[in-house]
Amino acid sequence: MAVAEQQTVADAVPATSSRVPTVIVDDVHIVYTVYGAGTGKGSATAALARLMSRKANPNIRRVHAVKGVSFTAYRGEAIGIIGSNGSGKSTILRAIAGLLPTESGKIYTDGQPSLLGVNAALMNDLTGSTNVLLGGLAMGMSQQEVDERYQDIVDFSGINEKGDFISLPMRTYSSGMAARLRFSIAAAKNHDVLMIDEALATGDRAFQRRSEARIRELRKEAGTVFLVSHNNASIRDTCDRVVWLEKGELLMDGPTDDVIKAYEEHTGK
Ligand SMILES: Nc1ncnc2c1ncn2[C@@H]1O[C@H](COP(=O)(O)OP(=O)(O)OP(=O)(O)O)[C@@H](O)[C@H]1O
Repeated sequence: MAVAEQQTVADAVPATSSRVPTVIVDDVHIVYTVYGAGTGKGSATAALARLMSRKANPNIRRVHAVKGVSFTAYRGEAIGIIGSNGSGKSTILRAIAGLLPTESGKIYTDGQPSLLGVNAALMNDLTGSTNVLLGGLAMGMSQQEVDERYQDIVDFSGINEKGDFISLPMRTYSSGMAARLRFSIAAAKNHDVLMIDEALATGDRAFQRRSEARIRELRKEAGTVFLVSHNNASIRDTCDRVVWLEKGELLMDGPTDDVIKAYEEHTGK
């Protein structure tokens, strides 16, 4: 696997263009290498013999998750990424965030894209309050900025609507509450490129509405937002453009209504 190719947009585009590109994905292939993919049976001697042999190891499998995908995202766009399970949506976002290397092809980004996933790293044993502070600092906010926005973050998350939960350890939160707090922390900052992976699916309808409104604000503040979701209504409400991936390939890239319509015809919904 090649070393991650993370370059700035300025490397790829002359500064004279009128629309400002924030992410360029150029013919990207991503391959996962899975170790221990075999049956796990056999003696230690047999395992050693396999290690010493020059033959391809049957316990190592390669999963070609993204196959030659290209697109350019511009400032002010909110782009939905759709596709059936396992089509490569999360993989391409992780690569844009610089968390996964490309096998071939290049990704150019403007600044450091922030990936907000359902699994974004907060510390389960620490309280919600401490996680707000740590999450804010991890995103590059100063302690003063976090203090100033603390109440807004907690209010936005709705964590305290049913009692003082923010002072309890995160392990006591339901998965929906934890996802809401993660989204609220990430959305408190203005990002050049914010990528949201399924965060909206976990909140209740009132929280989804607040999140959709915040995504629209983030776009106005000149950033680019990517939203991975299986919820076509959320994508319709927030995105003006949609990229449709299927089996790792880009099937369609265009205005939201056109792509969602084709997708719904394809999935029979
Ligand atoms: N860590 C990993 N190791 C090996 N293969 C992986 C890994 N993560 C994902 N894959 C494989 O890569 C392919 C794309 O997975 P990915 O998670 O990007 O899909 P997705 O479109 O986000 O799916 P979903 O809608 O179910 O979240 C799948 O075939 C999956 O099995």
